[in-house]
Amino acid sequence: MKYETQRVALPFFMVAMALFALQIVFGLAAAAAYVWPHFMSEAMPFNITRTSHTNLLIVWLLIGFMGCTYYLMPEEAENEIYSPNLAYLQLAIFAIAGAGALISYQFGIHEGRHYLEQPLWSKILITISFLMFLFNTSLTMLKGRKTAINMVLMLGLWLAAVFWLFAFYNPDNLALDKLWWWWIVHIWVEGVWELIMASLLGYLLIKMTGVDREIIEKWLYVIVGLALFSGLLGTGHHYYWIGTPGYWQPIGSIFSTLEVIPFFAMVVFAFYMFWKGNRNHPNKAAMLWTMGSAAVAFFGAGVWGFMHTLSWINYYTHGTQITAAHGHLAFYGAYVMLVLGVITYAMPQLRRVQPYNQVLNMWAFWIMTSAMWFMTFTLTFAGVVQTHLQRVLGMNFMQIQDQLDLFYVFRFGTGIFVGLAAVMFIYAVFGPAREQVPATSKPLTATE
Ligand code: HEM
Ligand code: HEM
Ligand SMILES: [Fe+2]
Repeated sequence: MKYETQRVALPFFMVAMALFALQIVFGLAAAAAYVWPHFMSEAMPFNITRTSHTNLLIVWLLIGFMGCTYYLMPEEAENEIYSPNLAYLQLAIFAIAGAGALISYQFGIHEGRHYLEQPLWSKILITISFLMFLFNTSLTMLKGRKTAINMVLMLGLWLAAVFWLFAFYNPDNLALDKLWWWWIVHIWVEGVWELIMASLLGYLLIKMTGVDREIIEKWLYVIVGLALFSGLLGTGHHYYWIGTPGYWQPIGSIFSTLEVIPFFAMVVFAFYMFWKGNRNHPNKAAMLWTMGSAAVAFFGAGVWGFMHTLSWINYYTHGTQITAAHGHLAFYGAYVMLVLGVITYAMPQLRRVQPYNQVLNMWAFWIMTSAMWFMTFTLTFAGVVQTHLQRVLGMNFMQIQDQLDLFYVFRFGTGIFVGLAAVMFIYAVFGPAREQVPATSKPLTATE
């Protein structure tokens, strides 16, 4: 660790991991309700567990992104964080807003519109905290060195904040409500968050492969261009059936198909740099998460996204378990794995030790990733059966659910393995540092 204020990232990583664990607990509760329909139906109905699960996901990923930003910004900008105290205050406000929303949900208080259920006061606190974060990190960058990595990262974060503002606009007309709703839900994950993903990926690759910054930067600009070009009009793939004009069908189909390209470019980028660079970095676990993220994001977002993105296919699959399969693998690959990768990379340096507990960390990688894949296959099969029975044969939704029982049991089972792997991961990074890399490995230096 070269800069003292990189340490600001630590509490962000800790809070993020605590909320990640909680997200999985709620996921398991929601999955249990699919297997035993009366599971906690009085104490905590399905809509509440589901809302808590998806909200926690977004909140911990955002806190994770903030931690990643505070960690890399001093190194990239060659400048200490403008105000560490502002960072801690901002984290506290964000955590209070998130926890407050979570508690409200348990009492049935929410604003509807999934992902944006937070009560108004919570949305306002989230906005204030995020602006404090942007102020703090932007100033650090502006007073220091500007690189492609930190500029693309800040652009992604600023745009995320801009699009978040649409959360405050809630028209009564349902079609209009949905139209703007997707400007947050879609444009975040398939547009501006991709900039965050690409820059974090670029940062990890520069640090761990030793490939020249110029080469990484060129790739970064291409990926950013492709993501914004395809992602904005790609929103059209959510406009097929909500009462918007018919031209959205070709626009949505074409541009969302193009959305596969930046994800493909990112996986090629990662593997190309991996082969080109030296493969001796001692933090093998961080390298594994990095490559894994690029690969799984390509499958989850690119392949599983493309599967149902053309309007004449989506006509049948819309809102089925196929969507849930895609949602899980895409979020996991693109964002969860990458944040876990940065944490794995950063923690030994934050704790000033050599990379440690790598075997356990890599076991967590394999178990969690296999389980998420298995869950994706399970939900995909469930979705295919559901699409056929419901959309082709015209059977009733509830009748079909009984036929999907086996898939739901499997999904619950895979969820337990994801939970187990999460515990292993958290223990590996925050627990006692046992095993060290062999003495023959290259020692870590400050810039790594
Ligand atoms: C990391 C990137 C991505 C993430 C995290 C993601 C996540 C999601 C999630 C959570 C949903 C469900 C939204 C809801 O109804 O509540 C969804 C829907 C959808 N996604 Fe993605 N996605 C990503 C990229 C893509 C890409 C690249 C494509 C196309 C190639 C795509 C195609 C779709 C389609 C067509 C739907 C609507 C499904 C339906 O009609 O039910 N996604 N995505
Ligand atoms: C890190 C891993 C996970 C991520 C990124 C994740 C993400 C998501 C997302 C994006 C949705 C909304 C899907 C949609 O709107 O189509 C969702 C819903 C859900 N998740 Fe997860 N999840 C994860 C882990 C789990 C686990 C371990 C379980 C438990 C088995 C689980 C069970 C569920 C259930 C039951 C739903 C509701 C699906 C529905 O409404 O039909 N998730 N999750
Ligand atoms: Fe989308």
